[in-house]
Amino acid sequence: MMARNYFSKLWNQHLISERENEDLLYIDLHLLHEVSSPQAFSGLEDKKRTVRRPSRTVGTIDHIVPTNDDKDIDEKSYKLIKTMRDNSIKYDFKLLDTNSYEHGIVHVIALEQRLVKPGMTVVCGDSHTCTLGAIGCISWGIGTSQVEHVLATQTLAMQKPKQLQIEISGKLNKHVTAKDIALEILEKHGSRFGEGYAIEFFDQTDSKLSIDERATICNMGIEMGARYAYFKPDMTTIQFYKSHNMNKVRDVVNSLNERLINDFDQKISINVSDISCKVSWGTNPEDTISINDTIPQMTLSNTQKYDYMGIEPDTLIKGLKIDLAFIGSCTNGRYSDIKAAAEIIKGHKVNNDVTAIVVPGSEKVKRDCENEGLDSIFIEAGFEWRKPGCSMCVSINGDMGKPGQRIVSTSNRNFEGRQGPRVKTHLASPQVVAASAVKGEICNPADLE
Ligand SMILES: CC(C)[C@H](C(=O)O)[C@@H](O)C(=O)O
Ligand code: SF4
Repeated sequence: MMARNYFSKLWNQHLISERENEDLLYIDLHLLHEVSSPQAFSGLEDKKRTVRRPSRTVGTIDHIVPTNDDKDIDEKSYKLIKTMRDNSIKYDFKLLDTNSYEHGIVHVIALEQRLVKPGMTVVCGDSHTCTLGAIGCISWGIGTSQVEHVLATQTLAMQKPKQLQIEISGKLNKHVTAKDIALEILEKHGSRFGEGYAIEFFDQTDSKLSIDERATICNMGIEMGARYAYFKPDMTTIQFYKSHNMNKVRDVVNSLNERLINDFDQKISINVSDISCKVSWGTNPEDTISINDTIPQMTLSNTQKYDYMGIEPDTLIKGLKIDLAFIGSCTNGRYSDIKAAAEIIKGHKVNNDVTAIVVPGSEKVKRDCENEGLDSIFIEAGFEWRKPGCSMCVSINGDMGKPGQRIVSTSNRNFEGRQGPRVKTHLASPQVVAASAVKGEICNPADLE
């Protein structure tokens, strides 16, 4: 039978039974982190159940981990870490612990360790699980009670989402990145247009986006309102599995792409040749403008944002003084992101008034960067070179700004208080963050040349 589109085909392949409003799906891979899993395990214990498929369950510890050596872990954080360790022993699933070479932010390591493959269903108690759709699996974030359900049954009942395709075409200008594509989509269409949809990104760009770039875009699918985001797998995807059972992946990809009719409820297209570097100005990722533009007019309902962010309408965003620069997170903490930032930083110094930190997305990213000497470039410029983790993306581990400080950040959320109480966040690409760290103010990388 011809499937409506890629997503529907995968959904149908994992369908166990249909209920009135929901479909019961088989879950191929369940990823766990220390913050969203403890209650689920307690629930399991209360009900005297066990983990149904330990071999399809993998845990990590990323949100709470310190990223510098000298920081004491408080008791509450230590308890979360210990609970994860104890559970991995008790229920016999693999834990990519902090001392492991495979440790890192859950969404970064799942791609890097090739834990995810095209055609899989993947869940995790984390909203940015959509990141993994970069390689053509369907992956989505779930709540704690759903984590418990998947632990116990390896299945989940879900309502099938509607289908939206975003065609991405053209050729990116110098210094313009995948992050800018995601921010551009958010600026144009807002942060709710994806609600109730799975987003298929259709890569029609001239040189094809890399898996890292696709991951950055899928990562922000949830900021667009969509629980699911993915790229249909193609040659780029197959190549990503070179030396990871590539021939098998090729066969899977070929069969998944067979007999699709590409029918969607809605279609949008974006030509990336026209876009420039972007920066967010407000407290929602959709509050985004091009770096050379002025901050938009106030409306009756958004005056609070100007107040919180300490900004004036009709003034340039470029030139706003910053206190902190953060390069990291599951949006932009991969090797290619850090390398791109290093290229901007090389030969420059971080402004005296700025604290700048790089937090690699994983241990492997950190080592790969160090093997190439990228750490020295950052350290010589005045950046702090940290250990991997979520860090200042969500500030659960205590890495945060001081009240009133302004951060330019490669992460994905600029909500009030996200990077510390009263801290002002501007989302941008690694290149923009690097250039801004040097200038001490929001800066276009082109202006450093
Ligand atoms: C702590 C976790 C549950 C949360 C999420 O679901 O996304 C975090 O990763 C985030 O980015 O806000
Ligand atoms: S890096 Fe940020 S967005 Fe990603 S999982 Fe961690 S806290 Fe969530």
